[in-house]
Amino acid sequence: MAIAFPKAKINIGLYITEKRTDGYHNLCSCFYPIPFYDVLEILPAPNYSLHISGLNVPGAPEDNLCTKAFRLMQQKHGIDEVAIYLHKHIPMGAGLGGGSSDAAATLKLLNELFDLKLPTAILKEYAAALGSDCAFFIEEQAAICTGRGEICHPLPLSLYGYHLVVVYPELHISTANAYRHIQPAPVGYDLERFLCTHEPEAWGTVVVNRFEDYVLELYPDLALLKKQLYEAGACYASMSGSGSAFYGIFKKPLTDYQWSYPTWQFAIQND
Ligand SMILES: C[C@](O)(CO)[C@H](O)COP(=O)(O)OP(=O)(O)OC[C@H]1O[C@@H](n2ccc(N)nc2=O)[C@H](O)[C@@H]1O
Ligand SMILES: Nc1ncnc2c1ncn2[C@@H]1O[C@H](COP(=O)(O)OP(=O)(O)OP(=O)(O)O)[C@@H](O)[C@H]1O
Repeated sequence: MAIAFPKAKINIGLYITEKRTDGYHNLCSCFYPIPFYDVLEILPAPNYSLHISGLNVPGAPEDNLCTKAFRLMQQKHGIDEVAIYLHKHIPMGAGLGGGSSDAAATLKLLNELFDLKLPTAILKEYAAALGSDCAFFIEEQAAICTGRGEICHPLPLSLYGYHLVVVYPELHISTANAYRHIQPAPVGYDLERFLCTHEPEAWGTVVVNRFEDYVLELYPDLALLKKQLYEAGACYASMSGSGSAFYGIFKKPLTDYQWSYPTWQFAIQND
């Protein structure tokens, strides 16, 4: 039996710097893992099956990223069939990377279950083939990610002691559409250095998510959400990924605040 708790991520700053010839875009972003989890269990079984509980995941089982991760491992290493149990908790189309995290966790669990002893570098290579965000979730540590998002350099950034509020406005944003509407532009400053030398209170006017303008144009009411996070005392607030979730970083836990959308609060306790 193998069990894992795939984490979500937030993007702290997200810059789309170039359109590539392969249809993807180069980006530069700090990916930060957050204690918001799905649950994944994999058991040996006579036939492949995927069982999902919790949130409803759109798409056929064969299109699920857990299945794609399993098929990849089967093709590369001839592993036996398994039953995968996924309890879905991280909202989808939120920019929190839940599907990518499930895929990375599937690769890691299969590596363990079948004692394949694949090194991290190989797992990252497989993960990158499943999705641009997936490689980050192999190690789940704060990183500056570049390329398609699959080149991850660990970043000594810790939000230890802060409280994170994630608000999900229940709008599913298509990542591919969001990329199509972006005009690539250089970052213009050293994101890594800036984040490591400034407290979150100083990030507001400098560290931006370049998808925000596009999403706010589609859904102008979301501007209010960001404003509310600041009014509630956030040191820094932003959209994550291509949306639609927004997050706020707080010094103290938030109490007595009413949000019009599903909201989660996390104490950041370790890196
Ligand atoms: C917006 C972010 O969440 C930021 O962390 C990610 O870049 C999204 O990464 P992801 O969901 O793993 O994306 P993928 O599943 O690889 O790609 C979905 C679609 O988004 C577009 N895409 C994605 C990543 C990237 N660097 N450039 C792109 O243009 C492509 O049209 C692609 O077909
Ligand atoms: N295991 C999975 N969990 C969630 N979504 C999955 C999974 N496998 C495939 N998908 C598909 O991926 C879509 C995006 O889900 P995901 O949780 O990755 O959202 P996201 O974080 O907004 O994506 P992105 O990483 O593009 O920002 C879902 O709508 C679903 O159709």
